Amino acid sequence: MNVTHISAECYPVAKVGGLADVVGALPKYQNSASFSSQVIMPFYDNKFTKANTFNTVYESQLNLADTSYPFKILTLKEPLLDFDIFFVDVPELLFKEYVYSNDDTERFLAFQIATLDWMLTWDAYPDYIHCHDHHTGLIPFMLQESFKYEAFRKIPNILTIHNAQYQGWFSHKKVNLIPPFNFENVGFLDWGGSVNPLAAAIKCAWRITTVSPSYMEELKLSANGLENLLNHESAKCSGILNGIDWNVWDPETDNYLVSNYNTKTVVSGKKANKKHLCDTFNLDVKKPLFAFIGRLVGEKGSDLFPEAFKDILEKGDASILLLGSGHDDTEIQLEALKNDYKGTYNAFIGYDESLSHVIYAGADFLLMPSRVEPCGLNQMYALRYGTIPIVRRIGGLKDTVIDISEKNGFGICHKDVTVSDITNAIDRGTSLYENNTTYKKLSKQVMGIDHSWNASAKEYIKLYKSI
Ligand SMILES: Nc1ncnc2c1ncn2[C@@H]1O[C@H](COP(=O)(O)OP(=O)(O)O[C@H]2O[C@H](CO)[C@@H](O)[C@H](O)[C@H]2O)[C@@H](O)[C@H]1O
Repeated sequence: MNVTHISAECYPVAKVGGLADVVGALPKYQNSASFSSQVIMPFYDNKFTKANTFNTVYESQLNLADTSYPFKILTLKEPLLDFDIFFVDVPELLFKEYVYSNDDTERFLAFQIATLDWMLTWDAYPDYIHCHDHHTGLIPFMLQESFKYEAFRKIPNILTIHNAQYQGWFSHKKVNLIPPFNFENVGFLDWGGSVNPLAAAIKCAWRITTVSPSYMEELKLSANGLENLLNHESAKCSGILNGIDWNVWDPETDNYLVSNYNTKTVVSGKKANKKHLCDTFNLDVKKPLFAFIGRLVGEKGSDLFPEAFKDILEKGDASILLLGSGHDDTEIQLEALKNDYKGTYNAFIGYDESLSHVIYAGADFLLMPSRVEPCGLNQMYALRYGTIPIVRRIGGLKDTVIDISEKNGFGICHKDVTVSDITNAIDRGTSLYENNTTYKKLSKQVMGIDHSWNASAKEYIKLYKSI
């Protein structure tokens, strides 16, 4: 049996956030569970494509309404990954330095059409098609309604929602970009007066999954306008918790770290990495180090950081380090704090994959005060590196972190997203850190929690087979 994953991101080829991590790991684990899994993604003009060479496996033209675009399907000359990966190269639309921009309707429609056009030429079609997020959300609709793709009608397809905030809306004026379909069924595309690719997928896909069970339940109450639809379609919806790639995220082999460590050497290993991190960012190594890694957007609660950090830093008993980029306002405020709290606060505004690894290893605590968190991978990376997560009880965070006050607890949880919730949680972290023996014991304990994809990859296979 085999599955074809279709996605805008895949690590290590192109990563904006957690979607890439999932699509870069799940196929690997599915392959090792005796299932054959491959990925189709766009060909971007980025570091990965510059560093590698590719073979052309197919060439043709696709149509967006009356405009024709040449495209190629490429594959890696030297197989680098633990799964087959194919790239859709539409030079005019997709081959850019960025993944997302403001002409995504045309870009991702071209990606989806080229993918399906190419698949029509295969000798054997996939057993399952697995789409990820709204960028591939029109595929379930096209499989069901477009005349051209009638041959695919019986292939079970699944859409995983990694983040329902983004839905890919566009005007009905552009509906003719979609290959001809039975216009009586145009309603499948619509939600609230626009074409909504995520809504279309929720209506047409054979199964819908979210990246944690709690997020599925939360979406039925609040899903940026799609809650009624999700309630209506709930019979085919379920939540499967993400995993992490234990080979990429392994403190024992991680090349980015100055000192590798395992559960036996966690105390000395973390100490060496913390020292390196504190030296690099001019932070007081004796104080507990609280870190944040992620997009600086409302969903992550990062707009509250400037005020919360000031409150904490004024007390002088903790250090804070932040890695992220996003809203201009937040970036400016977080950058400005650097001048006021030299020696206990620093921030790297930008994206840096290697630094993220060093922070997971060197920090004592990882902050995730998310307003919305479909799953969250950072808390699982933190656990793997012996770093205690401080999370808001929401979505996947609720499903993966137990508060230290509860049975078998190992993390710090807070109920709401307010400045005082964040500062109280950090204060609890500071107290925990002062109790050196308990902190060290927890740090060792959390490294043993298995959040690898082993279990969840099998759950997806079980779901495919149940269709
Ligand atoms: N500035 C920076 N520099 C370096 N690395 C950075 C970075 N900012 C973020 N990252 C990395 O990007 C990934 C973020 O993953 P998350 O799952 O936490 O969030 P995201 O919101 O992108 O994903 C969405 O999809 C995933 C996958 O399903 C869900 O887990 C999540 O809840 C949902 O919001 C991590 O690997 C993190 O280390």
